[in-house]
Amino acid sequence: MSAGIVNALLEVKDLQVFFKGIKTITALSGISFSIGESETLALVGETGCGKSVVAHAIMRLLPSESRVKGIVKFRGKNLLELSEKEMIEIRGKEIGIIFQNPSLALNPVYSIGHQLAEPLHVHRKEKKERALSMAAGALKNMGFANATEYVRYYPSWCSGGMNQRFLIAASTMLDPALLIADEPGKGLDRKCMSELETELKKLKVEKKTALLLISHDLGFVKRLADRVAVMYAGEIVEIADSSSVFESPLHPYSKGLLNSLPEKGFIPIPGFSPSLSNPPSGCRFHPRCSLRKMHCTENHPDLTEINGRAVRCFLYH
Ligand SMILES: Nc1ncnc2c1ncn2[C@@H]1O[C@H](COP(=O)(O)OP(=O)(O)OP(=O)(O)O)[C@@H](O)[C@H]1O
Repeated sequence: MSAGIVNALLEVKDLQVFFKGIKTITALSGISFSIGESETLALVGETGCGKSVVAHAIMRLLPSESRVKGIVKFRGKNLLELSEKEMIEIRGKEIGIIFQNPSLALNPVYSIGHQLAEPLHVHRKEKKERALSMAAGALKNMGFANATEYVRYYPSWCSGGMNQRFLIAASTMLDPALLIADEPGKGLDRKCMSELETELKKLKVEKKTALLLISHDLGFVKRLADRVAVMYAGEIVEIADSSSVFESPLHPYSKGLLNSLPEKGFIPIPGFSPSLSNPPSGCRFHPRCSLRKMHCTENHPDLTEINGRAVRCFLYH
């Protein structure tokens, strides 16, 4: 089954997120997927489709004006039912997160070494000096030749690429079983992207870290992901092995997304993503779909299993 796997490390079932305001925004309308140990699942889709909300909902980092429904099971525990104290234990220790912007995620007033050593000191009760030397060791493992120097650096002394790698080191100091990386390559140049890719691959092979990868860079996703979930307007419209999605996408939206790749000629999908406070009736993609039938304008398709993958489109029902 593509949407779910046996013995999943993380199992997300029917996740719904609403933001209250003048109009209620239904950011997620029933997202389900699972991730196995050392597996990389990528979430892809146009801006505003809800990828970051998935990451924040899993980590329970959404603002208080949001309402979350569904199940987020990690190692058998529903994270949505845990106390904040239990969640603090899970964050960083068992699930690491890399946010979009390293300069905001790293604290400018603490040295890199301090920020890497802190989780070891707090969660593993390591003495400060030992935690610092372990931090230097982690940087050395990441290929920083003069790691003992870097632990004394402050984020503002370093490039965006270096800070992003420090952030990965910080979020993996406690060897989390799952890493959530939300646009980890945003703003990085090609060299830094390639270093980031190497780092994430190393974590998978050497530490068996599972990865929930959120990225607009489909080339990056293709090289890293085992499975890919394509999101549109708060829903998963297709989920399958990476090679199936990239080589034979089924959903018209997945096809459109891949056609916007440079090697496919940058063909944009016509129209715009719908508002999540008032999505179209029927299939949410129908106003932009060249294959739509009358049926698609009135009925909402389910995510249907087909040959070991799942797709939300009447063409395959
Ligand atoms: N705190 C919030 N209050 C109200 N609406 C929100 C909030 N956070 C997110 N949203 C809405 O939820 C929807 C999904 O946002 P999200 O950031 O998850 O999109 P995304 O797919 O990650 O986009 P991008 O690729 O640009 O990061 C958007 O319509 C956004 O406006």
